[in-house]
Order: sequence, then C-alpha cells, then structure tokens
Amino acid sequence: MKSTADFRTMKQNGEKIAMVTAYDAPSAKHAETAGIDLLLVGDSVGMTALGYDSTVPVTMEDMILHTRAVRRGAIGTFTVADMPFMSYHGSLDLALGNACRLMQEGGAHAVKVEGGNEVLDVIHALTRAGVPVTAHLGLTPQSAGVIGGYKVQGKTAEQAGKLIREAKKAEEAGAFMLVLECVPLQVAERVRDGLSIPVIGIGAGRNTDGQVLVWHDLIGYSGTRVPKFVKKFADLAPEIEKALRDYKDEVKAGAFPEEGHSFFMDDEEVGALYSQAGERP
Ligand SMILES: Nc1nc(=O)c2c([nH]1)NC[C@@H]1CN(c3ccc(C(=O)N[C@@H](CCC(=O)O)C(=O)O)cc3)CN21
Ligand SMILES: CC(C)C(=O)C(=O)O
Ligand SMILES: [Mg+2]
Repeated sequence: MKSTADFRTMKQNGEKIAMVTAYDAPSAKHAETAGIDLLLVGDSVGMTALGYDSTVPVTMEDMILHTRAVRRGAIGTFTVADMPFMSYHGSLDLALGNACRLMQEGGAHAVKVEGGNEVLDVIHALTRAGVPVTAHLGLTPQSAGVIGGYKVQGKTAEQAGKLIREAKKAEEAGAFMLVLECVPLQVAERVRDGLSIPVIGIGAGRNTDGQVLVWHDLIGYSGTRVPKFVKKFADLAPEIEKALRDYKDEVKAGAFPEEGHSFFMDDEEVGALYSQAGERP
C-alpha cells in the first residue's frame, strides 16, 4: 500500500497521482485492481448513492458505514475519508473524536476537511494526534449554502491570492495532501508550484500533481447531468437500463428463467411428493 510519504515522492518525481471516490466494496475492489493510487470515501456519497441533493445531510454514521465497505473491498489501497458537515467545527475535541471514529471504526488511513483559515487549527490538532489530513480548498460543497451554489472559486486575483496563501498555511499546519476543487487552471498551477505536498485537482485543470473524480461521474453511472469538469470514461447508465428493460421483458414474456436457471428434484422424490398428496404425477 502506498503511504503519505510515497505520495510526496510521486510529486517530487513528477509522477501523477490518480485518485477516485468509492462508496462500496465492489467499486473499491475494481479501483484497486485498476491500479488507482488512493481512494476517497467522499461525502458526495450523499448525492451519488443516498439521493440527497447536497452533502449537508451526510452523517458520521453514513461515512463510517461506507468507509468500512470500501476498506473491505480494497484492503491494499490507501483510503481517505471525508469528515462530514459540521463534524469538525465547534471544538477541536469534536474534530478529534470524529476523526478517531473514521480511523478506528471506519478503517480510514486519513481524513479530509474542507476549508481554509477556519480549519487550520483542526488540521494542526489532527496531525499532532497522528491523523494524516487532506485539506480541501476552492469549491467546498459543505459551504455551498454560504457560497451560494456550486461555483468556480478563485477567479479574481484577490480571491486567488487568498486561496494560494490558505493552501500554504494548510501545508504548514500539517496537511499531507490538498484537494483543489473548481478553480481556474492558472490558480491550481500556482498552488502546486508553491507547495511540497501533492495537490490533487477536480475541475482544476491539468497543472496539478494528480486528479480525483467521482466514481459515478467517471463511469457514467448516475445518468444525470455531470459538472463540466467531468470526463465520462464509460457510459454505463444506458447499459444498466437496457439490462433492466430486457429482464423485465423476459419476466413478462415468461422467457426467464430457463431450465438452466432452475433446480430439480429427482424423479423418485417427485413421485413421492405427488403420492403424498394422493395425486398422480
Ligand atoms: N456526482 C458528483 N460529482 C461531483 O463532482 C461532486 C458531487 N457529486 N457532489 C459534491 C460535489 C459538488 N460538486 C459540483 C457540483 C456541480 C458543479 C457545477 O455544476 N458546476 C458548474 C460551474 C458553475 C460555474 O460556472 O461557476 C458547471 O457547469 O460545471 C460543480 C461541482 C463536486 N462534487
Ligand atoms: C469531490 C471530492 C473531492 C469530494 O470531496 C467528494 O467526493 O466528496
Ligand atoms: Mg467531499
């Protein structure tokens, strides 16, 4: 399994890091088999798998359940778990306790927290306690209500300057990795060049140390509209719907199941069954 030190070395060597979200055991296993460098159990699970329209309703219990499933599916892959909405605000004790649960109950190797200056003390406290922390700047979906939607961040020089300073401070606070979401490519390049920890982009262009994509978006599973930064590497939704339509049609037509899908008693037992009921076979 790759370690936090390996990810830093990959950045130094200019070797790109490929990360993907995962929410359950089979998808995590597929990612591991494909050689994905590390997994993110994103709180996007709320939107991709649980049917919420934001990440705000996702709870610690949700995150622990899905992290456990992912860890069982990909036992040899470094796994980061998102700290969900409000699970690291209010007090450092709350943040420490919840990060502890993600690691001890969920089996996560690291956690991710959204935000800049507001969470520097959290990043510092967790790191000091032995929790590897990924920072997350740019579009931070847990604050979508405050930001006013899912919008590109850091488009002005002033906003970009603030973001670049916050990224540096997150590194100084101890973060081993930074996720940068929905920022102009030029901003991501500056952040990457200014940090020695790997910068993983999503909607941040090519000039980062690696990329992360949401599982459902990557394989075209969701069937709904995807953000502009997504590339669908497969288009599974139509194939899934075709399979389900074929199944329904065959059930309705009596064409499924066939003999090969069925179990049979021995003739002798069939005879006994009928005579038991006083009937003839
Ligand atoms: N399926 C999925 N994929 C994601 O990437 C994702 C989630 N869910 N849930 C949590 C957050 C929310 N994310 C999103 C969602 C929508 C846009 C979006 O529609 N953005 C506009 C840009 C708007 C602008 O111009 O400022 C776009 O057109 O892509 C971006 C990020 C990223 N994360
Ligand atoms: C979009 C990624 C970075 C994330 O935080 C998630 O999937 O929850
Ligand atoms: Mg997230």
